[in-house]
Amino acid sequence: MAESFGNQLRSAMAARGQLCVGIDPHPSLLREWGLDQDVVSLKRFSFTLLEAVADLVPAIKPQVALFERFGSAGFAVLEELLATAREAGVLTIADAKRGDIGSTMTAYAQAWLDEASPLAADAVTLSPYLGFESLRPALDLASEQGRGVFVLALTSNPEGPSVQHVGAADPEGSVAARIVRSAAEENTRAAKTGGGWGSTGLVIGATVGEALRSLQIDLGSLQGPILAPGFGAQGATAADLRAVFGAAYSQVLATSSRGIAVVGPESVALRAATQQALAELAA
Ligand SMILES: O=C(O)c1cc(=O)[nH]c(=O)n1[C@@H]1O[C@H](COP(=O)(O)O)[C@@H](O)[C@H]1O
Repeated sequence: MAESFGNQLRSAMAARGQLCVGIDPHPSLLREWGLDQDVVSLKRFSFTLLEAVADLVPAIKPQVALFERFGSAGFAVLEELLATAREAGVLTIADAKRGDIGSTMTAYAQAWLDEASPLAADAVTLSPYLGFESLRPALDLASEQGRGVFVLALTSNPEGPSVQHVGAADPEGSVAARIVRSAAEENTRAAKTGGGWGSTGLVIGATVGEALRSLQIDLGSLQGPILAPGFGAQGATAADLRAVFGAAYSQVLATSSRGIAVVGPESVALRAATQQALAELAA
């Protein structure tokens, strides 16, 4: 049986470090790279970034919306990018933030996690705000296929707490604490058969400050990866990540999109920015 996604990522992080490079072809970045606002430029941007960092980092994370805005032609670029990344030996996290009622969730799971799909990635980001169990089709398909998921728990945006902190005084804990617990239970089940890291990761922003402590969220039993956006362009530093995650820091995969891409389009500069971020996260 294929190695689980959790353990593939754990080995890749041990070998290469704790940075995921986000591939987010924003209109402003295309402009800064001297590119047009078209599909040829979308492809040039995405492949330049992939080729510059593929041998340096454990994972890349294309932001699906920024391909989707070009319709089917944008999706075709994303399909080719995912296939090329796979050939290059770097793990792929499709940042699609999917979440729907179970029957529809099955189709989203097939799109992003099924070997037969042209959009299959190694992992996909999911939103649990229709209820954690609504994600079941994706959790099960991921585990069957040696793939993974990252479930939004505490997001990096300022509006997140209005939903995720609700219930802090409740005996069952806040909304975010319940999501963390559900992910940990998923990984505990997986550990009984596989050992090591489970493939149900969490998304917890590098910008959440004291939230883990104030919401009494314990990451000790997660046994899985934590994707931490907010490093770089959103203002969080490597020191902030260490302060936010404490003992769980070794499970953290920081992700940076604009913070790396902004130095492009020259490969030398993209590689230098990536190596510097890796060094800061390892220091
Ligand atoms: O799931 C995500 O990746 C995500 C969750 C979150 O809480 N905050 C967040 O910024 N993200 C994504 O992470 C990336 C951050 O981009 P930069 O701020 O440019 O590094 C974007 O693609 C966001 O959609």
